[in-house]
Amino acid sequence: MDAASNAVFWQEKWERGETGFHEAHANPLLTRHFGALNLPVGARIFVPLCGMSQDMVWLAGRGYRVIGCELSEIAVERFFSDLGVTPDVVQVGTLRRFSASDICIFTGNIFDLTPDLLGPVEGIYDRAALIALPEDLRRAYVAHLLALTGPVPELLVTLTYDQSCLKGPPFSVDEDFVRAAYGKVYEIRCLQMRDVAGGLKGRCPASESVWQFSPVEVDN
Ligand SMILES: C[S@@+](CC[C@H](N)C(=O)[O-])C[C@H]1O[C@@H](n2cnc3c(N)ncnc32)[C@H](O)[C@@H]1O
Repeated sequence: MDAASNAVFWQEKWERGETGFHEAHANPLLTRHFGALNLPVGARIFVPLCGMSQDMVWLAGRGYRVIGCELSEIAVERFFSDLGVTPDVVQVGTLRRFSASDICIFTGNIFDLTPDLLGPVEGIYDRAALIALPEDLRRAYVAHLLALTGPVPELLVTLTYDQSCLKGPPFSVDEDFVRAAYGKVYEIRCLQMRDVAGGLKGRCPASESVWQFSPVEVDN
């Protein structure tokens, strides 16, 4: 699947309301492990491919400034409407920036987001972003993410299962991929692995892993 087909795929998912990945409450792996990143209150946290995730509300509630990026305007409008706030909306290049309180979401394709638009961030939280993308786009996403933020502390949630059992998304992303994609710039630690109760979509056994990325110290 190329970038254009991926964008159409996700836009149609939101139009049809096929959002089974959305969770009503903050993800327990986030709430249990985000503290491991040791980021100070007020730090700017990037949440790529954020959907209308309640994880952003949880992060903002802990005093972080949240910057999301999401393709679907339906998702972003619903996110702010559920919060009961009216965001300021500004056109920035091909993207639109929705912001209210300590949450700002760029609406549009993440590949159109630039380091200047995003600004400096001190941390990344990726749940169901890396695993939302097919392998070729996933590699491009990792390169783009690193170009956007540089190596900053990250919490990543992945899913592993037998890819022949289901077509995806979500795609299976294993430890080898994570280490090959990020291992040059990060020390990588698996904080927790757990079985997905009832299997993925009730059809095949799957496990979820939470990874802590710490920037590799560079000696001068
Ligand atoms: C599986 S959902 C996960 C959403 C959110 N992280 C969560 O935990 O609920 C993946 C999201 O990525 C968005 N997406 C896919 N490709 C994108 C792209 N190229 N740029 C921005 N968002 C994208 C989709 O619209 C969808 O909302």
